[in-house]
Amino acid sequence: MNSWPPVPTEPPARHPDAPAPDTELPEHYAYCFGCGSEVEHGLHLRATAGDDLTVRSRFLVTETHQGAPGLAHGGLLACAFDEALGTAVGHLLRRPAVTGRLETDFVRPVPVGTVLHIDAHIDGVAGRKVYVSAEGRMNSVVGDIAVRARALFVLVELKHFIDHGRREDLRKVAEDPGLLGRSVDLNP
Ligand SMILES: CCCCC/C=C\C/C=C\C/C=C\C/C=C\CCCC(=O)SCCNC(=O)CCNC(=O)[C@H](O)C(C)(C)COP(=O)(O)OP(=O)(O)OC[C@H]1O[C@@H](n2cnc3c(N)ncnc32)[C@H](O)[C@@H]1OP(=O)(O)O
Repeated sequence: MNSWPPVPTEPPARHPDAPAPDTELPEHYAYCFGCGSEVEHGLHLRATAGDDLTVRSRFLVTETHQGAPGLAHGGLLACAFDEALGTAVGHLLRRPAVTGRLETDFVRPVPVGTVLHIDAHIDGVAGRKVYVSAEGRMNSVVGDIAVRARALFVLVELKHFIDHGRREDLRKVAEDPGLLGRSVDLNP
């Protein structure tokens, strides 16, 4: 494995208004495939703030998440890690960010019916670049590791979403701001 983070970084600082450890975190967008309650066959990932720079997430692998008979699709598992890692950045740093790079190591097959417990950790910050990593364990926080992931998130302005988002979806959010979780400083 290459060294991680791959560039010199500063120690990240947990935002003073970050949710306290053990706080259950809200979905960040009702139509998010990773966490949104409005997506019938989404991952419905739930997350809890951990100590310091960590967030604990979990999701149930269902039959709509299969790649091979009875086994989770690797791309969906990568999606769960994207969500879990992004949740750590969004809630602990309270800044909007997008995934620039995501790498995954699939260590064990994950059967349908498994609850995957994903522990994410913010490892370092270099300017707008935030390096995060996570491991996913099967059926318990001390279960066998099934997947490991590392990612680079890039901090962006809210303008990023306004410039690139589809108009009709942005309009829906403007009409019903409750579709977005209150996890980021809108005017940092
Ligand atoms: C209506 C408002 C809505 C607001 C919602 C707000 C917040 C949400 C709330 C809470 C969050 C909670 C939970 C979130 C949970 C899940 C999140 C899922 C996240 C995603 O699923 S998100 C979708 C997939 N994601 C994309 O859709 C990104 C597409 N992409 C781009 O939009 C640009 O590509 C961008 C912005 C990444 C960079 O563009 P840019 O022009 O701003 O900056 P630039 O290119 O200079 O990169 C800056 C430095 O990052 C380095 N860098 C960049 N990319 C790299 C790579 N791949 N490998 C290595 N290094 C890389 C450069 O090398 C440079 O490094 P250096 O500074 O050292 O030169």
